[in-house]
Amino acid sequence: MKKLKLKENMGEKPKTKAVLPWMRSPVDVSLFEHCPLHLLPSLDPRLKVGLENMDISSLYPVQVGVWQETVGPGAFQRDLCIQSPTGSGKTLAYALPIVQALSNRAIKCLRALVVLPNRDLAIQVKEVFASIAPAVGLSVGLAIGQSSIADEIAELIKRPKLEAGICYDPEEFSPELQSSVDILVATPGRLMDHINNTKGFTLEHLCYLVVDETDRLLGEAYQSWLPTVLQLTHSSDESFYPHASNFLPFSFNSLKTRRRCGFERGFKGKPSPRLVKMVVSATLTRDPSKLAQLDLHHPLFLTTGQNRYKLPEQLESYKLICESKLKPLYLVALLQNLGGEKCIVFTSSVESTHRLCTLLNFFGDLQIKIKEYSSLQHQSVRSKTLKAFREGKIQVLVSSNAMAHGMDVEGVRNVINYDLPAYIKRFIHRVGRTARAGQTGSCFTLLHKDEIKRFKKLLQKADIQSCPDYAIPSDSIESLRIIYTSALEKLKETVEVETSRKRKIGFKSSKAGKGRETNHSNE
Ligand SMILES: Nc1ncnc2c1ncn2[C@@H]1O[C@H](COP(=O)(O)OP(=O)(O)OP(=O)(O)O)[C@@H](O)[C@H]1O
Repeated sequence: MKKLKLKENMGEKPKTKAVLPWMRSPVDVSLFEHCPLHLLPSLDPRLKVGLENMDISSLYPVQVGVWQETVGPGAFQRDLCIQSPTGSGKTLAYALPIVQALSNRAIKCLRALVVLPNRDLAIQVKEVFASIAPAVGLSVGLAIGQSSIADEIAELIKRPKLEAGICYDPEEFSPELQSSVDILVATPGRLMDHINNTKGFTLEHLCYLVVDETDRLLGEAYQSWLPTVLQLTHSSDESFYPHASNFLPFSFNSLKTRRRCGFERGFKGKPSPRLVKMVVSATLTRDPSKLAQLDLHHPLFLTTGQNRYKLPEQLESYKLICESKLKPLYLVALLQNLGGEKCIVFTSSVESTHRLCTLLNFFGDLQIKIKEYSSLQHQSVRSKTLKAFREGKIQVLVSSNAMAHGMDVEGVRNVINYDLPAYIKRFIHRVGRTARAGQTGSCFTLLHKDEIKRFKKLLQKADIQSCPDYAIPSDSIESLRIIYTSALEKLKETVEVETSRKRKIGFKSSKAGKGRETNHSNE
């Protein structure tokens, strides 16, 4: 195999010491060059055409690095932990090798599972697979609870056609159910629904497991989806995983999807190949106990550069210092300066997202379409808002953390931290919604002067020593004061109406004996 060209700056020692031994000697993917498709070793010509149809003419460094360890000489022999900055192309980095590896499969069954923490992210990743997989005859499914479970099952499981006119005795004849998909992109909750309840849904042939946005997925148990998946894909030799039964859901014993010992996935008589795992994040956890949950096999750490936290190269960061009570005015003045460019405004909670968005919409003649996006909203509302934002019908999205991780929206030129994020990880994910795929972008953080020190410390963690001030002329602020006063009044009235409506609903539902499920998350 032709050796891919490396950049010059090799040999520096990592700045932060990783606890786990395998994390101390990573592959630095920033040392790889972009690789034009015609030079990429072993690329299936059908996939080359598929990529070109997506306007992709070369692979990004992280994609080249992963290719080396999968289709290239690494040959999927080790599990991969992939950390590279937001917008650097991690999705295609794992999707392309998986699709290529499955391109010669003879029998259709579920071979690759990609798990993501929420529906919008899963839809986004499914689209990436769906744009390359059909070129080599593979089908991709989605299990996210967007449609009814019956519709989802119909998409995922194929029932053989029975001959008309023949009466089948259900006691004697149980038709062989088959997977309709080779690759499944799922959220943990719906995945568990299928594992526990869907006839014919099996992980026994699974070859690839991708855990994307790993930190988020490992941070919450999500019905023990991970130990369940690992158990179902292990050989039935209990000595591999002696304590599994301690954390598996009680329904597990009734499952029929346990891998049969001595059977290769779909092919009798061969030893079971190992399940390959790929673990992906822009800010991968270093916590050994969290990573241990993944039960990794000789993990190989692929990362970018020396620093654990890295911002996109083309990102410009500014700070905007103002009095707390004048923050909305500064935000409006900033949005006016940005002239209707696509922008995401991040707040610290779902409640402040709602309040801020409502307030901004009371600034009558801004000529900017502004909407909120948060987990307080119904999924269908969120998806509609996201679609309109992607299409440019909405210019500004006010969001809590729901938009911060993984979302890829073309043309987002600016990110505004209306509230200072508490952690560097959150900062990295938020600002990473812009300056993606080599594009330029700006981020602005609104700060009260008491927050400056904390902000500096936060940036130092990502090796950023300075962040210039962004100045808003005082007359721009003054000219907004009158409309701000009236917008505040309208906001107060709206909040009162909403609070009394909520109280009434709460009263009715508690009378009916079913309290509404409230969402206390800060998403
Ligand atoms: N080789 C490529 N050539 C051109 N564009 C690409 C290439 N690879 C990926 N992209 C584009 O780059 C953008 C970012 O990719 P992706 O969403 O995979 O980034 P990411 O690293 O997963 O980011 P995050 O950490 O925020 O999830 C997408 O719009 C994608 O279409």
